[in-house]
Order: sequence, then C-alpha cells, then structure tokens
Amino acid sequence: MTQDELKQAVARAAMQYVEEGTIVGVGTGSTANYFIDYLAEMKGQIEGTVASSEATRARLESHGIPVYDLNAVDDIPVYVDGADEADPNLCLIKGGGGALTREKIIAAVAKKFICIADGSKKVPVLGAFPLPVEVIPMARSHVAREIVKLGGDPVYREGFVTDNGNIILDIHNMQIAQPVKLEHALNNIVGVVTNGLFAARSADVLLLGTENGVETIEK
Ligand SMILES: O=C(CO)[C@H](O)[C@H](O)COP(=O)(O)O
Repeated sequence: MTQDELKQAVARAAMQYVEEGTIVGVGTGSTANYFIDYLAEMKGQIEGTVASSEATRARLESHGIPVYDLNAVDDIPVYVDGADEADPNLCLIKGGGGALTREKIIAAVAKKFICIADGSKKVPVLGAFPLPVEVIPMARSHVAREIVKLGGDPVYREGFVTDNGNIILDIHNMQIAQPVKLEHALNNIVGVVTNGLFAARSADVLLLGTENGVETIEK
C-alpha cells in the first residue's frame, strides 16, 4: 500500500468515532484532508465542525459542511487529526503544517482526541522530526537563544506565517526523552505561543495505518 492509501485507511477508520448530532473537531494536513472528504458523506448527520486552520475551514466549507467559531461551541466530543510523530505513550509531535496552536486549542477542548497516521509516524522516542514552535515575530531571536540553552538547534521556517500571524522555529537535533517536561519548558519561554509537543494532552486513540490493516492503540 502507498502512504496515501494508509492515510486514507486511517481517515476512514476514524469515522467510527464521529457521533451524530455533535460538533466534530477537525485537524490539518493531508491525513486530516482525507478525513474531511469522508466526513462529507455524513454532513447532514452532524451538527457541524470546528476547524484547526484556515485551510481546513476552506476544505470543510467546500463540501458544504458547517464550520463554527470555537467560541460558539462548548462541547466537542471528538477531535480527529494527524501527527508528524507518535511515541508509545501517544505523545505526539505536530505542527509540520504550521497549525499547531489551533490544533492544540481544539485538542484541549475535545473530550476525545483521535490521532490518525500512517505507520511511518510511530517512533520509540520523539525528536527525529523537527519540533515546531510558534513564536511572536519580535521574539524570534530571543526564543532561538533560549532553545539553544535547552539543547536544541532552532531553524527559522523562512517565508512561513501561521494563521495567527506568527512565525515558526523548527527545533532540530533533539531527542525528546521527557516530552511533558520539554513541552512546559518551551511554553515558559517568553514569546513562545505554543509548541508542537502534544504530551501534557496526548492523543487518546492512535489509528495507525499498516500493511496489515489499521492498528488501534489506546491509552
Ligand atoms: O500537525 C499537523 C499540521 O500542523 C499535521 O497533522 C501533521 O503535519 C501531519 O500531516 P500529514 O497528515 O500531512 O502527514
């Protein structure tokens, strides 16, 4: 199977978690895009969605699926999103697409976070994928120096602006043995909006696409 077919398989499998008559949280990226396309098949049966990026909002709306402002919503039973890496405790690195802050906000509100990923995303230890950090533009150099003190190698994602008008520093060369600790340490740097470690709030279920089918890993 190709990587795209594995992504499609997990996106399809995530549909079993969607509850009729509710608001569905929807992530960002190529795997989430497949999920959106499947979600369109039951658009009359859900109340609507909240979107983790402008790209996701546009794709949902192109299918005629209602998208609500998060401030108008108080209950999100299920959030479905992809990941760049997932460890055995379902801690994640996210934000390869730069949508980490809105993704983290929706994950915080949602009762259940279903992560969908092809098998290549499962790793024993997080950190081979560069860890994205969303930063207020004027704090870029300060935050970069603080990241170096934490042992990382920050690289400015040139030309990229987040949906919130900020920049991204990607941290290279960091083996993340203690994800919760690092997540908090990064968030404590003044000028950091958020970082792509989803460890304090990890996924509840990981649907992993493998050659043998979709593997379900629960916390
Ligand atoms: O965190 C994300 C976007 O900010 C994505 O979920 C992550 O980058 C995975 O993307 P893809 O499904 O395209 O592999």
